Amino acid sequence: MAHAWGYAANNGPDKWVSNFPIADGPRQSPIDILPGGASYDSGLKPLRLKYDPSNCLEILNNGHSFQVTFADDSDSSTLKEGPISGVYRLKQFHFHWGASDDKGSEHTVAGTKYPAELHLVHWNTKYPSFGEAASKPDGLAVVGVFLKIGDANASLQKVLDAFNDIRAKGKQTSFAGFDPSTLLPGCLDYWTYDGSLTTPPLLESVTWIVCKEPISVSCEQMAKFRSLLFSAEGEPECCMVDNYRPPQPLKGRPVRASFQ
Ligand SMILES: Cc1cc(C)[n+](CCc2c[nH]cn2)c(C)c1
Ligand SMILES: [Zn+2]
Repeated sequence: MAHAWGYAANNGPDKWVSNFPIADGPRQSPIDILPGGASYDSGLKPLRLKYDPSNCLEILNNGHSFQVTFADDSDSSTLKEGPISGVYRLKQFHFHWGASDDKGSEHTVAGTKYPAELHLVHWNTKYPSFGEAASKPDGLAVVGVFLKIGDANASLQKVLDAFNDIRAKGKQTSFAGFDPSTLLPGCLDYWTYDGSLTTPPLLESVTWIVCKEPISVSCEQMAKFRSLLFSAEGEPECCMVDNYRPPQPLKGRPVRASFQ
């Protein structure tokens, strides 16, 4: 692929395998979660999430999504317990969304697509850095949260209010004092399975933790997501929409549920 990967017909998910053969690997993400096919595991602990808003640094448009990045030089924003062992530090969160409200999530639930999906990316502190951890089978833990059309989400609005400064690819701006736990659903019941990054390099290093309960987002807020651009300043404008990979083959992997 002469040009970089993206989500268009000429460089999208169906084309990634040519530069990233792991795209056809044994533990690719996302997946379609079949609640009837998940097995309740009473050994799974509740998620233990502790986030310090003072670790929140900046918000940036990376040309594939936007992400909010956190200082990860201490254990002040961490994920513990749940299906993982040890301490994982929050590195960033970002979203995937559609061009319309009938699609946009990466994981699906019995074929149901949500208009968007939040990913909170954490790395295992048994490794020296995020970059090191990203290449290890137990290196990353991503908490996925579905967004469902409903009332406007006041916490999400704080993130959307920063969009005017990051409309184009490569733009970033400081973003301080945001508490990502305000984006979590009230109930933290989850499904978990072994998977991968959902964008190139598609590394098979992610313990996925997908929350059963969605958070709300209004139609107007979804329109704001779609006001971002894949393109950089000075390039022909290309709306940032449909930045999701479709579900991949389960290939015999177990999916466990933390709830009955
Ligand atoms: C080293 C590394 C590289 C990339 C593109 N990502 C983002 C890929 C991604 C987005 N949503 C799920 N996986 C992560 C999390 C780590
Ligand atoms: Zn993601």
